[in-house]
Amino acid sequence: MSSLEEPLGLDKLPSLSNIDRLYRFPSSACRPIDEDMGMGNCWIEGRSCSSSNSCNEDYEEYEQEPISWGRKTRSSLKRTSSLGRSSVACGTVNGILHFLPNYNCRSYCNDNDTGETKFKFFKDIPRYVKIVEVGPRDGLQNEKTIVPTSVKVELIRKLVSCGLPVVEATSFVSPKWVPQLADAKDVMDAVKNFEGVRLPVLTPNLKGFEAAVAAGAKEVAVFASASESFSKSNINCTIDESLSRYRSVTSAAKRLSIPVRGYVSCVVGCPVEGSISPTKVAHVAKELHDMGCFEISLGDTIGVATPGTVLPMLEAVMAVVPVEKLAVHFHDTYGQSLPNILLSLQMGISTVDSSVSGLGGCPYAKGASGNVATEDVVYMLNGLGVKTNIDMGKLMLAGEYISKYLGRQSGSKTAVALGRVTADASKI
Ligand SMILES: CC(C)(COP(=O)([O-])OP(=O)([O-])OC[C@H]1O[C@@H](n2cnc3c(N)ncnc32)[C@H](O)[C@@H]1OP(=O)([O-])[O-])[C@@H](O)C(=O)NCCC(=O)NCCSC(=O)C[C@@](C)(O)CC(=O)[O-]
Repeated sequence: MSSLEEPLGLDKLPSLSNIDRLYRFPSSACRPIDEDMGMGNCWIEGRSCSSSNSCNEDYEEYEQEPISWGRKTRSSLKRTSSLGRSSVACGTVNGILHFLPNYNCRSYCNDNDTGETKFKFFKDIPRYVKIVEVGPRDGLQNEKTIVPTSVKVELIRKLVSCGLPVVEATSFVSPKWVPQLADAKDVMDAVKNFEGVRLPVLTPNLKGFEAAVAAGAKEVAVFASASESFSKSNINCTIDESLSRYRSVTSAAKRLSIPVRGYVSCVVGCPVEGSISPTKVAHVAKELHDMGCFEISLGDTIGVATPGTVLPMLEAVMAVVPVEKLAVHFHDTYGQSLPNILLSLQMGISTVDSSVSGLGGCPYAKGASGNVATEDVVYMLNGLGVKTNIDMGKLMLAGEYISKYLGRQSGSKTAVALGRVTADASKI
């Protein structure tokens, strides 16, 4: 029986003192301190989280008494210094508070509780991760039935309200190639004055760039590929031709002080060519960086990457582009996105693309599933004590909104699980 299926006994809940309704927040990474440790005697201590899902810098130190790695072993932790509560509110879902235990972001794993082992696994993980939400663009571009402009605009509004710093709004591409985004101008018109958020749009050439700027876009993205075949099928030109087009775009953007993001697709595999060499990825990433792209997003377009293939690819790219300029963009075809993201964080990357409810797929990459779900990424980052400043409750509402509209269940495991928790809790 999973922790979600267990009855919500009050003995399992954190202090009820001044809270009307709350739910236990199941997590394999974050467990109440007197529960069984699903990860053996390894646990993660995170910064305490505020109600907006952000985390403060109050650390709690725990000392571990010797215990074995057995799943059923009851952990025996002594708090050595307490700066906070035993449980902390971590955002709302459907207006109801959810709680996470007050762990620290440091990894305290294994046998000896020394400084050396403390930071063994998570020491290089950034304290803050910028999430680039690509749902309204990458997420919707593959939908067969045209989504009304008003729904797209409302989705963007809801995503902005979550605290997402960047929401990719639409694409100024040929409507013959991607009919779903033919309303790019109208979407941009409606969202261009949203405050406190960056709303980049995709531009495949100068024509798209000019149309985007005329519609009020203040940031754009160009998209190249590390695979010749994919470049041909996606943008109808070779890699070199695309880079030359993008030089025109970046020059024009420079004159208008418009930041340009660069994508590299097929960084591990291509639907036609199979595996792609890290050298090719590094070459395209460097070209985009050299022409002035402020950030390079590395896209596993068909979702075939595993940590084993992400590692050499990132090593090759990091040798030619500074790591702080890199982002990762995983599709979840084989369910490998979260381990791939975790590895990328461990390698120093602090920008992650994702799509609410796991929407998405590229029209020119048949069989590829949606992007990793934003809810799942935020859940993992919360568990690691990494700041995102994203309100999980509002994010859930945005996901629910678009999933309901599309008439399908969310592609986010977190959203489904939290939805079930809410339903179960109504029985208390
Ligand atoms: C690049 C083109 C335009 C070349 O398309 P083309 O047919 O080779 O271009 P063309 O120059 O011959 O123009 C054909 C027609 O399109 C028009 N046109 C030309 N440019 C534009 C424009 N910007 N906006 C609107 N219309 C445009 C142009 O005016 C002309 O119109 P016509 O005279 O026939 O009436 C086309 O192939 C295209 O739009 N491709 C976009 C495909 C796309 O959006 N794919 C999904 C992107 S997702 C992705 O790449 C991966 C990513 C980023 O998500 C990361 C990852 O997961 O890896």
